[in-house]
Amino acid sequence: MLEITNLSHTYGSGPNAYQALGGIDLKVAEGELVCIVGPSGCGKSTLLRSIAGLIRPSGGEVLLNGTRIEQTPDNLAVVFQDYSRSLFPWLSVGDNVALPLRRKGMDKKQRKEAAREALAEVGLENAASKYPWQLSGGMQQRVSIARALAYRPALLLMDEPFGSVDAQTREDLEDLTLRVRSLHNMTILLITHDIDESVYVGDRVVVLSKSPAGIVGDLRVDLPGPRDQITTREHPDFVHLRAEVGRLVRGVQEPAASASKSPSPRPGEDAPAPTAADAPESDTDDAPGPDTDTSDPKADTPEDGTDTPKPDTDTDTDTDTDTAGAPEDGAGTPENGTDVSDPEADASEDGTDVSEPDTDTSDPKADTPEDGTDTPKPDTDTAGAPEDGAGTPENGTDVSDPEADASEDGTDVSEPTANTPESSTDGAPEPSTDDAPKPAADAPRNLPAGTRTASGAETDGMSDPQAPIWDAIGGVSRFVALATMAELGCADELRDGPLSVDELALRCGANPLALARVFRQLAAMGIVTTTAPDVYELTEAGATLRSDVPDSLRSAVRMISEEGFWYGMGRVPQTVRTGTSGFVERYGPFYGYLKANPEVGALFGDYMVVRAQPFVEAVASRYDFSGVRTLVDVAGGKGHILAAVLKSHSDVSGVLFDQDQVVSGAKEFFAEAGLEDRCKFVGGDFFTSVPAGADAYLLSSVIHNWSDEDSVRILRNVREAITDDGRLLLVESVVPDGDVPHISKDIDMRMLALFGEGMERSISQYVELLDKAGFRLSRQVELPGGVSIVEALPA
Ligand SMILES: Nc1ncnc2c1ncn2[C@@H]1O[C@H](COP(=O)(O)OP(=O)(O)OP(=O)(O)O)[C@@H](O)[C@H]1O
Ligand SMILES: C[S@@+](CC[C@H](N)C(=O)[O-])C[C@H]1O[C@@H](n2cnc3c(N)ncnc32)[C@H](O)[C@@H]1O
Repeated sequence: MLEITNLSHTYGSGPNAYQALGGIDLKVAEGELVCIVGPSGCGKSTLLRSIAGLIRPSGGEVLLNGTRIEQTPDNLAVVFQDYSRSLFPWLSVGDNVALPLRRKGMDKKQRKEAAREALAEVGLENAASKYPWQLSGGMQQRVSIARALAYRPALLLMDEPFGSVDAQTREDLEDLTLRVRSLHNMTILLITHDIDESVYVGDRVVVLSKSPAGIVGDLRVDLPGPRDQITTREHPDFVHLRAEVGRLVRGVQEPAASASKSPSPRPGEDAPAPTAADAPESDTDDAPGPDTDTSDPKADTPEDGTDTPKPDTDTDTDTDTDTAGAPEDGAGTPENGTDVSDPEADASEDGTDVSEPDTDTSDPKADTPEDGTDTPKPDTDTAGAPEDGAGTPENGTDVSDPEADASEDGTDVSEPTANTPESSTDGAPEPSTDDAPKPAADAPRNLPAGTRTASGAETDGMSDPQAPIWDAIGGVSRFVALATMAELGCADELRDGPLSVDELALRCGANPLALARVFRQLAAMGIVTTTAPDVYELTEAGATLRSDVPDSLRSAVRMISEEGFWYGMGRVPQTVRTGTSGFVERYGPFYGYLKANPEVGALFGDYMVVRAQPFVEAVASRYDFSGVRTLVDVAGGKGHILAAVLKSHSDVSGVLFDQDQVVSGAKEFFAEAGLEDRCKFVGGDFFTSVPAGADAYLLSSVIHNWSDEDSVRILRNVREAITDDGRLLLVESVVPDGDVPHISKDIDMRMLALFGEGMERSISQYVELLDKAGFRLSRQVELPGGVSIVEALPA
């Protein structure tokens, strides 16, 4: 039925020519299910596109039932990996399935009935009136399969059809494919990365070599039927075949211990013993080639219009002459070749930056970093007697470091195995699959001088005095890996379970080889773990980087690695020389930079919310707000602290004051919390004035942005506005005395970088500032996270 003869294809021409297919001969009989496997980038999709008539191959021919394929034949359907781009979001599920049937001359009633039947076959009998975006990924892929089924194509092509769904759904869909295939005796050509899957569903497994792709194996799968996920996979023939396919994919001639296990082989880089076929291209050997389709799938259409309501109906006119099973008009449809290899629409659904950390959620991190016990108590004499249970004493042990979790300083991250100084890392790409930090005793011998072990103990060449230096240097590398993960949204893609680096690279728009290195580092840091060679899943720590979890740390990592921010940090030596922030010299004042770059401003707003999580509830619960009638949150950002206070003190009303553009973005936050009626929103400039007449003013992380002079200006404006019996509450990370590590010292480096004269202050420095502004310190209430409420009264 399908006959492929000497099929070759070269992309581009001249020096840029790239031969993807190298002369393929393949026959598929009627009713067969043939799986094509091969290393990533070997040409599987190119083969499929040639069969589907989506590209015109450079040489050879493809015959379908004796007819040469020149363009997409009518009796062919395609199911793509990326269901979210192959279904029309503006058509109901039933209409999506029915749409191609118009090509068959069926009337509307017949189409509807055929769609209903097909949906029932895939277990979606009740979904016809829903829209694709109302269904889970697995259900959407069922719809794609139903659409193909309804069409009854002579040949069904499936390109990584289950690559975008979780493991359980994947198994269900594999079984569904087997079921419908035997029901309709369909001929199916299925492309997959997954060796196990190819053996499980295939009657034959055809193995392609690396580009230019040629067939290096064609194995018949004779497994007792009916197949099922447990017993079939345990069957000795299955195990044998899987190993055989694994060896062929890797180009390994001898049994390799791990070959039979890998569900997702990586390209040549994994191959322990490259064969002659792998040999020629030396260092470019593993490169996936000039893969214009996969190099940056996001670049073209991140959202791909999937949300665009299009007033289309079932009745629009046929425009295309091509595919059957796929939607027809080319608007983001599979058959217009550019979509074929682009699985990226997934990335758009993760809502990347927009997660709104939940201020209601009590913060598990609050008690975590335990440095508080070492922190000397701030000047209690100036702080006044702790007056109530909410005051100082019981909180002392909570003085912890919330931002250590954000990993920007790396100091809390346990030192990974073979975390070598940069000078020696390059030469030591350990193919180890065990990413758990190993005890020092397990550390490889003969390490280069300066190499550190998991525990940070020295090997030859490193002495104890160097340890903090190497630790800080390594911290930058670890942070960069984290920043990459956060920027690319990898944690979101890993949300549903483990993925191979190749798959992840495709979804995140990354170079797989570069991403693999980043993931090796992340695994060593405990952010992900390896479940199979080059397959990773999130650890509990890694999951905090997902955009959709409460208190997601993704925005924190992205903010700290944001271009201007990062530049400023890099200019600290210069800032220290001149006393002027290198950031300000280049970008102007920080808040002007945020205003001019709203996307960074939004990121910063999110960051301020998550970094306050360790203490935000405690502001409301540990400080005694009794007697307070109106609380003005001066420069309150999104108002998350004010919201927390309003929530737990129903007799307090609030005023959120910040710059106009910030305040307007905060209203929604209060509306969501049902607090908008209890809060006023005022935009303005605190150097001019702040809303007058309230009896409590809260300034959280505000004064630390400014020089003494500017701080006094702001505080004087508060003094002007406050009632005589009012109180001023500064929420700041107060620098403790002594050489102890403290979050305030980390934050202070950032203040230095971004503001120059903005700084973290000791309690006596606050006393001085307050005095100049007409206030006197009344007490200090310590909160979790190394933060305090510094309370002052009008003097
Ligand atoms: N339009 C194109 N222009 C230039 N080169 C291309 C183009 N499409 C694919 N290639 C290259 O041809 C080779 C085969 O690509 P193809 O997408 O067919 O591989 P694949 O086996 O399907 O990959 P994967 O398993 O990663 O999906 C790759 O090296 C790719 O970079
Ligand atoms: C570090 S953030 C603190 C936000 C919030 N208080 C918190 O603790 O999360 C400082 C805030 O000061 C605001 N701000 C900066 N300059 C301002 C000005 N001139 N007038 C009013 N607000 C200003 C910023 O918009 C920002 O929201």
